[in-house]
Amino acid sequence: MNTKLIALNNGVKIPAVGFGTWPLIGEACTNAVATAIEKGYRLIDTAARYENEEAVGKGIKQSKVNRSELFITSKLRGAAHGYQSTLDAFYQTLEKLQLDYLDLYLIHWPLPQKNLYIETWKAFITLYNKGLIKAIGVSNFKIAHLCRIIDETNVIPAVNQIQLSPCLPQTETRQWLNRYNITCQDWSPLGRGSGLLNTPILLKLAAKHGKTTAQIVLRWHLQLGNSVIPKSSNPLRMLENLNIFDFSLDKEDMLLISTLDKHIAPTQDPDTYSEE
Ligand SMILES: NC(=O)C1=CN([C@@H]2O[C@H](COP(=O)(O)OP(=O)(O)OC[C@H]3O[C@@H](n4cnc5c(N)ncnc54)[C@H](OP(=O)(O)O)[C@@H]3O)[C@@H](O)[C@H]2O)C=CC1
Ligand SMILES: O=C1CO[C@H](CO)[C@@H](O)[C@@H]1O
Repeated sequence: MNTKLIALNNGVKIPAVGFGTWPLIGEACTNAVATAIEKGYRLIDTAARYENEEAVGKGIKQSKVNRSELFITSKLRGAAHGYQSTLDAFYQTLEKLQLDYLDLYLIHWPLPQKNLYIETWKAFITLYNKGLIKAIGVSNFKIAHLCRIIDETNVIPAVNQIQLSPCLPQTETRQWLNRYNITCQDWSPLGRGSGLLNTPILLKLAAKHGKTTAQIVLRWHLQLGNSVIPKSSNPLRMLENLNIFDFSLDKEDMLLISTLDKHIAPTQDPDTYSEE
């Protein structure tokens, strides 16, 4: 069902739809991850900051699916920015997840006030060159932050994971990422349970395609060329969110959805947000 893969700029393939694990913790997280893999998810998104890497690791083991078939992403927390501290944090992440490599490792937030994201990125490059990470990327990076790491290290991130939904389509950033062949991966793709899914335009499109509004929204993300990581604790909704490969939105549908743009800024401003 979840057949689509997107080629990253280093050739590594990432599933277009993945499973988000925030704010799941403990046994509920382990069970959700095992269930998601059983339902067909192959990409699991976690982060050191979520305090659930151990639980995610247990869910992966519980699933019995081969490691080579899975795509595991984690993220470096703010408190670990810096060259050596990044290396240390990465090995802790591997240990917690009970893995010997990651498919994707992201700098969770740029934290420009710390001014350490270049050093941090250099540590990412070291780990990548050692073969411990298949692809390296960033999250919540603005164009200016991306320009700096590219100028100073000459290494282009494979992914930028950012808040993106029809209300917040991030058009300028998205177009810039496309130019650099950086895959845009969308967090809170469903608007995190906000009123988005009850919007009349989406209800109309859902009726037209015989799909749910969540499926319409996720399909919109895919047709932008992006990867998505919806979270659900509900096995039926897990399946629903994967079941988006048997229909497509036409030009008019896409145009209608573009009218949902609220011209708002992301919930947290990456220039000032300081999540440790
Ligand atoms: N890099 C970053 O800084 C960030 C990354 N993330 C990542 O992105 C993932 C997804 O983002 P998140 O903020 O959770 O937001 P989502 O847009 O994925 O929304 C999740 C919410 O939507 C509900 N939901 C899921 N599927 C459906 C459906 N088909 N119909 C109706 N409701 C649905 C869920 O409820 P229920 O569980 O009951 O189904 C939950 O309340 C996170 O889990 C995390 O991995 C998130 C925030 C920041
Ligand atoms: O990944 C994350 C999960 O959601 C949190 C609340 O929006 C974010 O702050 C965090 O970056």
